[in-house]
Amino acid sequence: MARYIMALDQGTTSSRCILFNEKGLSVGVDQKEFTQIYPKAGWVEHDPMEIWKTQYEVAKGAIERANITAEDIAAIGITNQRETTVVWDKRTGQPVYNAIVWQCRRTAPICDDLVSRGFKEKIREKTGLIVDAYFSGTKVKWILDNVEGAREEAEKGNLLFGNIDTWLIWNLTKGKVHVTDYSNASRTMLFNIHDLKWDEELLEILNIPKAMLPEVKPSSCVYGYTDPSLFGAEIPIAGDAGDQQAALFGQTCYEPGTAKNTYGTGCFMLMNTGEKAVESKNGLLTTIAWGIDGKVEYALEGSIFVAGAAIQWLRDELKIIETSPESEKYATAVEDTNGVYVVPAFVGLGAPYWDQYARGTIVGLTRGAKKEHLIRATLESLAYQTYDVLKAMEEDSGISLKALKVDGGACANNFLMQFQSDILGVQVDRPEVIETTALGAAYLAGLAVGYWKDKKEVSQNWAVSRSFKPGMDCEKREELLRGWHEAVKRSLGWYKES
Ligand SMILES: Nc1ncnc2c1ncn2[C@@H]1O[C@H](COP(=O)(O)OP(=O)(O)O)[C@@H](O)[C@H]1O
Ligand SMILES: O=P(O)(O)OC[C@H](O)CO
Repeated sequence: MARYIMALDQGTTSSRCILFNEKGLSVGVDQKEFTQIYPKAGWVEHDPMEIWKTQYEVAKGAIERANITAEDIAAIGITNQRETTVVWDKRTGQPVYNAIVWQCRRTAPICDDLVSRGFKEKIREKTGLIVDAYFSGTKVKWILDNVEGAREEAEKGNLLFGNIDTWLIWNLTKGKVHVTDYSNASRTMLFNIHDLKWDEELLEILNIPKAMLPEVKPSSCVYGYTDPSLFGAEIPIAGDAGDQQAALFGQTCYEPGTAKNTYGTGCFMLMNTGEKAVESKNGLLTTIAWGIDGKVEYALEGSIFVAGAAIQWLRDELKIIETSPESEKYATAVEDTNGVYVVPAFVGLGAPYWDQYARGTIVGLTRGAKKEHLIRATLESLAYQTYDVLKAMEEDSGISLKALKVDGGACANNFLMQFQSDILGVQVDRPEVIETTALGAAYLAGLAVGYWKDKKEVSQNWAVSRSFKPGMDCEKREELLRGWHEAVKRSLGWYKES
């Protein structure tokens, strides 16, 4: 009897594989960072072949580290950076262009055009999304319009589109399966989240041939089997969800009103709204959480584009820290930021501002500003951005959170978590397993093949490791937030104005 579930977690900066046992604990893990390609200011690309290669290598690496064989794996769950767009030739399996990453701003003018043609409300109603370069639809259009011969081949039916989940499943099955799940489809700006179909009208508006699109299925079902040449056995691929929805699932937020916040490259807060697609009045997205047990459930989402990526910026571009965890040591070496605010709007601002033209801004510098202040201000910016999103969510849902479940790489930072709790005035709960994205994908796969019985059984695996309680007085909090909102104002529209 197979004993483990494999989760393939294809994130924005690294490909990861984790093998889980029935308690939801990791028994083997492997991870590889891959190349970030920045061809122009505001453009971000990945090499789809490198993504596949690193993902395959870490899958083999995790099997080796856990000292098991493919026969010991009951199923594979896939979870992925969402929206990132790959178009490939189905005859050769070769991408026609690099993957255009969710953070890429190149299609902002296409979005402006959609808004000026009056499609904003229609798109919002059908897809739950705000017109923004973030989503896949305009990225597919850009590839068809700009890569020589691509539109012609797409019209002949030779090209396929997929987000990273679809691309991985295609490669894992050696070109046999072209599929996605409801949660990923809901991020394309091409999918009607109410009637659960690719939307003919939106496809026409963006001039995208329907034949390119994958079949859309629930998030927990058998999509196909790995080609035996890859791992030496056919393993069922049985779970698929966008990484933020997978984290919501891994945090066992199954009841309407429960929420989580993931601190990875970006930061994403999702609240389960059950079978109801709640429309936001405060700049949040309405998205599909997952399809499981014969129904689809929805979530409200606050998407913050740059979170952990700002810490990587301190490390890789400014070179003022050597590792991301080191940021904590510098942040706690000073009492405050000395009046410095960092707004990491490197790729514009997402929720709740939705400004494609905002850019990174540092304000409040004085002669006494030290690198420690800058590092602390960068970490604090993650918490402030989360504050803005939580307020929007509370207004939209009418629910005041008692505690916020957190996960993702940067939630390991104790300074950040304490500051987060202080700024929100809400308890922050960090679970024992912070790899909840991978865990959620594993749960979805395991449930599909009967490895776990039901959601109730997996819920028992969730346990808190540390709670952070708010300790800041209200006046101080208000003062800090006032400064933050002034700083945000100064970042808005910068790219257009300059
Ligand atoms: N201790 C830490 N303090 C602050 N940021 C951290 C810490 N550890 C990791 N990070 C940040 O978290 C991110 C990695 O988290 P992860 O969940 O793996 O992201 P992703 O899935 O988006 O690749 C990186 O951007 C990194 O800078
Ligand atoms: O790579 P992550 O984990 O920051 O997630 C990226 C999101 O899916 C983008 O929508």
